[in-house]
Amino acid sequence: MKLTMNLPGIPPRTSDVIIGEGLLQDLPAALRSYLEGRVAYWIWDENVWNLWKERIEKWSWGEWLKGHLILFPASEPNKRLAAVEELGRQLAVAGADRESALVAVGGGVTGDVVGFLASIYMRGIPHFQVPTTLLAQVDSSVGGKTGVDLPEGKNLLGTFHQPGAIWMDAQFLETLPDEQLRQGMAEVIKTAMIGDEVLWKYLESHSEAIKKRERDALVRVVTACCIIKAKVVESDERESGYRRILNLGHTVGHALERLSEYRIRHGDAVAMGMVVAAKLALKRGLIIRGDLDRLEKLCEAWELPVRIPPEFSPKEIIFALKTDKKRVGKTLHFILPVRIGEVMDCDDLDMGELEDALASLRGK
Ligand SMILES: NC(=O)c1ccc[n+]([C@@H]2O[C@H](COP(=O)([O-])OP(=O)(O)OC[C@H]3O[C@@H](n4cnc5c(N)ncnc54)[C@H](O)[C@@H]3O)[C@@H](O)[C@H]2O)c1
Ligand SMILES: O=C(O)C(=O)C[C@@H](O)[C@H](O)[C@H](O)COP(=O)(O)O
Ligand SMILES: [Zn+2]
Repeated sequence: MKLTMNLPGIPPRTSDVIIGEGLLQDLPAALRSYLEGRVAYWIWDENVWNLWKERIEKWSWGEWLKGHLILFPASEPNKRLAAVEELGRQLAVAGADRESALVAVGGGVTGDVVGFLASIYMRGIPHFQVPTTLLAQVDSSVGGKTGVDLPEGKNLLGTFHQPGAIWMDAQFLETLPDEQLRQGMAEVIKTAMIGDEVLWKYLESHSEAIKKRERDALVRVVTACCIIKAKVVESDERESGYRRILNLGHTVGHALERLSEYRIRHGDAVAMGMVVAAKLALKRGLIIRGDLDRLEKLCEAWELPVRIPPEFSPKEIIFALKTDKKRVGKTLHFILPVRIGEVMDCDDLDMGELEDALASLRGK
């Protein structure tokens, strides 16, 4: 299926999201219609390349990749400005110019880094995304947020730069380790919590099908998440307000990632952050106990953590919120769940309230 995201601007822009299985074989041909004569430089996550190169060779992609393939060792610790510089230098040596375009093939780290590079290389060239993790298919490849981390905070350097098109092929998820499928499920659960109760119920009854990587189940989940994300991004591309809902669980989540020097993975951090948000909502009487229980149960079904590691104190976590991008002056916008399928932007959270919620969820 193809979803077209309509974005404002003069002239207005679009970003196509193409979802299915078996799209890969014909990807170069599909890309051609978007390139408008540009030369594509492919930046592949090195792990993905090693797992998929034989198949790619069989599909005769050779001509497309010759002299235009760059491998990137993707990992959260490498989501740094130094990686952007290194890739930029490789592009320059390979001869990429203003008439070039980048194609990012990999997970969220590759997508964020390559998207960022595309937005600044020779002051900006187009880019396309081919997400290969569940997390990247349901979330990071859509919406145009790009960037890298700093020791002081997550994604603190970045741009908005929309990909011209995004191809999601469920085939890629065949080689994805279980650990990474789990990480993606945290963003799936987040997306269902912010806007899709039907998806939530599906997740409650189809964990096994998703774990077995049944193609129908994967495509169903990826499509539902992309529909929600596309709607939110269309209405507030640059996060002046409404888009903040996509940050459910990320306020505390990003703080934990930063405090752990990025050893805690993004999905795990978001799961803990969502439980903290739900606990705060419960204390305020916004959500019923049953919905918090359902959130914990669904996270646990995916072995996602629902308690804060004891080595991080509530005070430290609160201190780490200083660099949250949803802070405007003294106001911190904190997304709270109201019920399964609905969240609200709370701008009057008291740090004492947060400290209590963090303390009550601190693991032993
Ligand atoms: N831009 C956004 O809107 C947005 C949204 C959500 C998350 N993110 C970012 O995404 C990042 C996390 O992304 P991620 O979880 O995809 O991590 P990742 O890109 O590091 O990929 C995880 C691991 O899976 C491997 N991998 C990728 N595809 C594979 C495949 N098909 N088969 C086997 N192995 C494969 C990678 O090599 C890596 O080791 C974080 O930095 C997060 O901040 C960005
Ligand atoms: O697309 C968005 O908007 C999101 O918030 C999606 C998040 O899942 C993602 O982790 C994003 O990178 C967080 O953005 P940030 O602006 O809080 O760094
Ligand atoms: Zn996220």
